[in-house]
Amino acid sequence: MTAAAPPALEIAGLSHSFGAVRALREVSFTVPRGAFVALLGVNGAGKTTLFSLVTRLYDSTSGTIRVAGFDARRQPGEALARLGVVFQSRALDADLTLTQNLRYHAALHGIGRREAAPRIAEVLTLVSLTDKAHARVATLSGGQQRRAEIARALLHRPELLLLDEATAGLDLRARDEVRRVVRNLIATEGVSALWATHMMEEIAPEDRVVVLHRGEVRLAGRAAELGGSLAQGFLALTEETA
Ligand SMILES: Nc1ncnc2c1ncn2[C@@H]1O[C@H](COP(=O)(O)OP(=O)(O)OP(=O)(O)O)[C@@H](O)[C@H]1O
Repeated sequence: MTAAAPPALEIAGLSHSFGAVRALREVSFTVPRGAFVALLGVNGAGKTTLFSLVTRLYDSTSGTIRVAGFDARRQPGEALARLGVVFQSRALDADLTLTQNLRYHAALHGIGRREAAPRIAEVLTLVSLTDKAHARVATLSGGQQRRAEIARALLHRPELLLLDEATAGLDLRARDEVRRVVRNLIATEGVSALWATHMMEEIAPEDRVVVLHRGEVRLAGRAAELGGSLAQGFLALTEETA
């Protein structure tokens, strides 16, 4: 019998400080394979810092991060190859077409020209943007641009998607489209997602939730099981910050 596959992401005892500011304190949680985990926190909770540690932009003060079983510090190449990242800042060039952008990013991942064309077609289908393949990114709507960023993040077939406030600044319909695309990827492609948000309404009952506040995990579990304590607890934390 083979051992069970490791989780998509395992964070244990993770701490990080910026000088005197303790941005994360002993944070531990897991993103199981094929799961959608919402990382819920008000501004300054530590979400972006956590993502920066997972992507190796910063090195943690203490603790461990494993992506699909690979230690982010000791095996960074293996760990990063399994990550797809959609940060708040845009990675696509607005003056180029979607296909030109995706070709460029495929090349950055070492995906050859012959392999790139069918993979670009595949990721565009996954985010429902096939009809925009040759449109300049600047001409796409906000929601389409966000889905285009997700397509870029999927090119190298990551096992885990990190999404930092992926729906920020979008209207309700565009937000729903982005969420639908990510939830669909989990259902059909077996991708896992860590979805950072400060919006309680982005969480579905079947989601797992990790509530981060002032650098600490305050509450974790399935939204349906946490029920009222999640809504009340998060409201109290929001008021504490205000
Ligand atoms: N480069 C930095 N230098 C100093 N302090 C920082 C730096 N980056 C973040 N911090 C501090 O660390 C804490 C966590 O910030 P972080 O940006 O990770 O939170 P966040 O949950 O992502 O919030 P937001 O949604 O506003 O981005 C905050 O107190 C913030 O002021």
